[in-house]
Amino acid sequence: MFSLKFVDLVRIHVKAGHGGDGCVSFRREKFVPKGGPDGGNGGDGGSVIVEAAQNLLTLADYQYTRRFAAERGVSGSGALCYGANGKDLTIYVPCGTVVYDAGTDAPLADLVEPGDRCVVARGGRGGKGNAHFASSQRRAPRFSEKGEAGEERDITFELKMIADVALVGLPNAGKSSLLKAISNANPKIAGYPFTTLTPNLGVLAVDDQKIILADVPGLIEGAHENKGLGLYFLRHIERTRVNVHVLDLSEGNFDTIVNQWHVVLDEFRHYGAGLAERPGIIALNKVDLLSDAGVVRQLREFFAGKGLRAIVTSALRGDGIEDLIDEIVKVVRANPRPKGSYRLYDAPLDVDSISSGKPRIVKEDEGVYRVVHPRIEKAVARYDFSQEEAPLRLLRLLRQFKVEDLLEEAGAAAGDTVNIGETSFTFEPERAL
Ligand SMILES: Nc1nc2c(ncn2[C@@H]2O[C@H](COP(=O)(O)OP(=O)(O)OP(=O)(O)O)[C@@H](O)[C@H]2O)c(=O)[nH]1
Ligand SMILES: [Mg+2]
Repeated sequence: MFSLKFVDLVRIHVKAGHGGDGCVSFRREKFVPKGGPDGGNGGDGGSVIVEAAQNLLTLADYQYTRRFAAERGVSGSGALCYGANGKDLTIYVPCGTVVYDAGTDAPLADLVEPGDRCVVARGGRGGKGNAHFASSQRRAPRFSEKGEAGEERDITFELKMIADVALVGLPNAGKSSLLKAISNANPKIAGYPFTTLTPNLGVLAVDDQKIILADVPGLIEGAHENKGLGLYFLRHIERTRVNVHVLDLSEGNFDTIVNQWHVVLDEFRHYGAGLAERPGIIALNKVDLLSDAGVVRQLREFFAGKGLRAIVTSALRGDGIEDLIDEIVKVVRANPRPKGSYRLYDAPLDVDSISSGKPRIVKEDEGVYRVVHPRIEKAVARYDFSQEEAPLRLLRLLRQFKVEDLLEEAGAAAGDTVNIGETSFTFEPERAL
């Protein structure tokens, strides 16, 4: 029995693991009074990855658990022991999930096929131990790097249903009733319009193939302008392969019945995304309420003229249900899902694009530039520049935000003054670490 509540939009928080700190340590051995530096590097933090999985159909799990964090990297230790990398954390979502950065609404990935994945937060790099900083001039460095923070952000999942077949039509036509008749779904059915407010999913198992069907809320004129929440449902059927147009025969008259189809098709045309051109099947439903066999014949001929097969059904009595199933299977098989519909957007995954935006460079005077960015300003205010490691940390921070590049773009040259908050520096591009 398949009956699913359709959850299609959730927002979660992801946090990658912090990098492990580098270690400050010196060799201690018997008879070696002053050993060299041997502090190992910290491990990298784990990343958070989102992956599409075949067996999931909704985002319901993420209504309850909303925070996800990957493991930290382990800190380095003495005797050149490297810290272990933190484990990546994989979050599984249904095929058809589009991942967005919740802050900017930029799409990060469109996960269509099982196994499609994208990194949504990269783990922080582990810090180097003091052994790394030893050189002929600096034999006993007493500093090490701290591990970098892991990326962190809010992301949104939007499930654009990848049902194979959508049952579409005006309100009250019998879409949910037909879904129930052909698929074992158990949606709410009632004799008033807009009974269905979120799509219901059903599975039709034929041999070893599973066809996923969805009914959608009734469409009305102006749906493409969001009348009756139309945009909300139309976006769900963007990716179906076949649309079953459910028409209500109880209206009795050829013109009004054909008009039901025109209304839906017009909305599809306005909406775009190829909906109007998608293969269709016509279900002439509620035949038990129609006594005029002539209208049915006329309708069949009309649709045949459009290259569409019309099947006469009664969801209530069961007429035509087997025929409808056969036709659906036939058309679905003739229209395999196009390969390569999967897209991974060029996700801006730099730290600066994630939480705090790009630093702004302001030219204050000839040869004087200011870097404006809350996080950099705060960090600089905290640094103690009498400490040996402060310039290194500054440089790393600036690199992380690509400040050197931005300064050069703004016209700064070596020797110019760079102000950050209350502190001034001399611009020395490409200074080696
Ligand atoms: N007589 C008869 N009534 C039907 C048939 N199919 C559906 N109905 C009735 O029509 C009404 C609407 O059926 P639904 O399946 O809820 O229609 P829907 O298209 O899903 O409606 P919305 O979700 O509101 O858009 C209900 O009262 C059903 O019992 C049929 O073949 N014959
Ligand atoms: Mg319904």
